[in-house]
Amino acid sequence: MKTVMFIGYGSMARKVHEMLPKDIKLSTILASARSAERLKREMGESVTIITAVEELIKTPDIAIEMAGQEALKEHGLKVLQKKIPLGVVSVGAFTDEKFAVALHDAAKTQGVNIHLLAGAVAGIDGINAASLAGLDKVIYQGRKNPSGWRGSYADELIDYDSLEQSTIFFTGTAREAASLFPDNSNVAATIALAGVGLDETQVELIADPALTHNIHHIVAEGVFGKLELSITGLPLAENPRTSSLAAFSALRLCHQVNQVLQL
Ligand SMILES: NC(=O)C1=CN([C@@H]2O[C@H](COP(=O)(O)OP(=O)(O)OC[C@H]3O[C@@H](n4cnc5c(N)ncnc54)[C@H](OP(=O)(O)O)[C@@H]3O)[C@@H](O)[C@H]2O)C=CC1
Ligand SMILES: O=C([O-])CC(=O)C(=O)O
Repeated sequence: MKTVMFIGYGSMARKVHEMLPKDIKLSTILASARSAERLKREMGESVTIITAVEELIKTPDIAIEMAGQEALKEHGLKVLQKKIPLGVVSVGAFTDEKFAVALHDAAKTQGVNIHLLAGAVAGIDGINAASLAGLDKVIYQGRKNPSGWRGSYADELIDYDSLEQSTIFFTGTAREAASLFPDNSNVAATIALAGVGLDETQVELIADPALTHNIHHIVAEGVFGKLELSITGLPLAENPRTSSLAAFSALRLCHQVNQVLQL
């Protein structure tokens, strides 16, 4: 039986756990210190709860970060140094160049891969293939109900009480978006890393009170032609910021651990 360690056990990780394939076991949760005791009571003997990589006794086959950019910075390097392949959803942490280089170098030295998950969007494969021939521009638009932006830097940019129609509250680069909105715009960084980079990818963030879904719209143009893709993603019931597809992309990595045929 192959084993997985989750870094973080919030809305996304709980959904992935619920849907894990039968041949993969959640062996360990690397939790925050504030949640560790509660999770120990909830999980009993079935899952080991730790708060630092150094506490690991049995090495899992893979680790998947679903805990946020700061948590990835706290634990990512140590996971790789234990030769554990690492799946990442908080891709916006790669806006920190020093961290990105350190993570990359640790993975290379240890001979393990970092899997940057597509998360809430699709088309990352096509954008990445197209970038090899040359991309002229990539634009990402993230559109959510105000509840999907609340609690973020958007609170300083949006007057939620008077918001009656779709409003663009941020225009900038993917680097700016993914670092200013660390819990809401990781996909901007993922699209950027696949395509024209963090400083060339244009981003627009929009709050729309009429929306019940998170809409991700990507336009990419280059030597290959043009890609235009829109996803109307249902947010997780427990967290309106997070699209359910993001959880399913982590679930996909769990399936891939035992798959010979890699799509
Ligand atoms: N690429 C993509 O498409 C997407 C990426 N994301 C990323 O995924 C992250 C998780 O999303 P979601 O599950 O919805 O968020 P939640 O807030 O529901 O869950 C986050 C979990 O991580 C835990 N955590 C926080 N800090 C640490 C730490 N230092 N070490 C270990 N665990 C920690 C939290 O614990 P506690 O409750 O104790 O704080 C909580 O259990 C987001 O923060 C975002 O960065 C999200 C959506 C889409
Ligand atoms: O789940 C989403 O809609 C996107 C998201 O929060 C992120 O990229 O961090």
